[in-house]
Amino acid sequence: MMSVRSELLERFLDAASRGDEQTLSLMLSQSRELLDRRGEQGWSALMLTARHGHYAAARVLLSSGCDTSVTNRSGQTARDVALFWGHRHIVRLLTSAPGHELRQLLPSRDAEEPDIHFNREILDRMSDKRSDGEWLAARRASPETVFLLFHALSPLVLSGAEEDEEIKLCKLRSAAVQELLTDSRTLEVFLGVEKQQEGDGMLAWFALSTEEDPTQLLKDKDPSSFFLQGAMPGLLRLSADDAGVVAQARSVLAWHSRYRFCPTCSSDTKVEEAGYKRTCLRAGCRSLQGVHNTCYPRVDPVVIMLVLHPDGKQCMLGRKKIFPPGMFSCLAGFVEPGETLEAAVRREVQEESGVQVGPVHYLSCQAWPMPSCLMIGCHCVAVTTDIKVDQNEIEEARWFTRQQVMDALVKDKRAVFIMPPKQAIAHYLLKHWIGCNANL
Ligand SMILES: NC(=O)c1ccc[n+]([C@@H]2O[C@H](COP(=O)([O-])OP(=O)(O)OC[C@H]3O[C@@H](n4cnc5c(N)ncnc54)[C@H](O)[C@@H]3O)[C@@H](O)[C@H]2O)c1
Ligand SMILES: [Mg+2]
Ligand SMILES: [Mg+2]
Ligand SMILES: [Mg+2]
Ligand SMILES: [Zn+2]
Repeated sequence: MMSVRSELLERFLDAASRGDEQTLSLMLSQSRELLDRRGEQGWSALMLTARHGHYAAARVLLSSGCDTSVTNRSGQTARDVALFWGHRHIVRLLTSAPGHELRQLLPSRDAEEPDIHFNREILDRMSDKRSDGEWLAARRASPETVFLLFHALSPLVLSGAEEDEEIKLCKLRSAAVQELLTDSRTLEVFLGVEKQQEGDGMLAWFALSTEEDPTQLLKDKDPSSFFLQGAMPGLLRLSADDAGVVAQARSVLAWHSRYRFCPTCSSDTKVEEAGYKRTCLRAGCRSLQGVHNTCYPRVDPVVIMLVLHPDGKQCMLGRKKIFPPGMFSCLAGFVEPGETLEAAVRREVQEESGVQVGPVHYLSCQAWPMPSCLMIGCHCVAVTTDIKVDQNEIEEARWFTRQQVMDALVKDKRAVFIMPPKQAIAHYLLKHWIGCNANL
């Protein structure tokens, strides 16, 4: 038996083959995700209109923002199909299709991966060593090894930084943390070894955390050290090197604090693989058979997108109630199960602003350890422009001109809004669209 979903798709594709534009429009208004989906034969609706030369039906699909670059199993686009079957009017339509033009509004990617806050990796994670007890014990005992302390997911840092200065992590050595290391309440995560090293030794880093204040078990506590209060804005003030390490450690520790018991059967668990696995202690638990993702730290994918106006001169930004006054940023949302990144971008923009999105283009991503998001940064082009915000998630959303974004970037006195902080990928998406150089 066919599922309701694939039956719906087959009906949609059938309407495309017959050139039935009314049915296409009606079905799209109910379920937009049919637009670019391919049927069992690997053909999308647009390809079928191209195959049979249905001009009006092809236009209905294009005006809904359909993706003209989708290919069938032979690698042909709808335009290729139209060319092959000699439907010249469809070839012309597809060559000048809005999808084609809209796509050109999308800025291309930088040749190099951008060095966004939290993304820098100064450690080689050496995941193969996580189950090597002897090797780990030797690293733990080495006097040079670096230990970072966490309490309630906040790192121990050194005071003294002025308002606009970088905050530094407090890096403890083996001798200082002996008591913590032997205390059974201490949670330990092996983070990796330094990539850039002088000499031939291996400089390992660990994160340690306890429920009670772990500094009580420190030998010679540095009186000027303290635990950072709250994630924001403190974590944004760390140096780029430290921020990358904290992104890793904080996400893993947050997972431990939220997944203490087995998610499958609620029994107790034990920590394994140097902090990268929790194994259920109940013999016979289903999670012990095969590989279960419930046993490993999780990452939540979130799409974050700068929506470009089809005129190419404006972009849409929104603000949540919790934002500082005047700040507007890119829309964002969690990817849902069984969803592609493109579909998540289209759905979230539609939900939050009522705007329909056509082409989507991935630019780059950012680790966002609050507690363990992976921000997937995209540009996309709107095919409708009327904004109707979902008051639950967004307080306001507006189109801003390039000039307005430029004024906000350089904090000009004419600026009509405040940019998201430069450490956020939202800032990078905006800056990349403007095409600014790195000095701004
Ligand atoms: N780095 C940046 O520039 C930047 C910018 C914006 C947002 N963010 C991050 O992205 C995250 C997601 O954005 P959003 O809040 O707009 O998402 P969203 O639009 O999907 O709305 C959030 C709601 O989704 C639901 N939800 C679905 N799956 C969830 C999950 N796995 N975890 C938590 N809630 C889930 C909850 O009801 C939640 O209230 C934010 O929490 C924020 O930390 C980062
Ligand atoms: Mg949302
Ligand atoms: Mg959102
Ligand atoms: Mg959502
Ligand atoms: Zn279990």
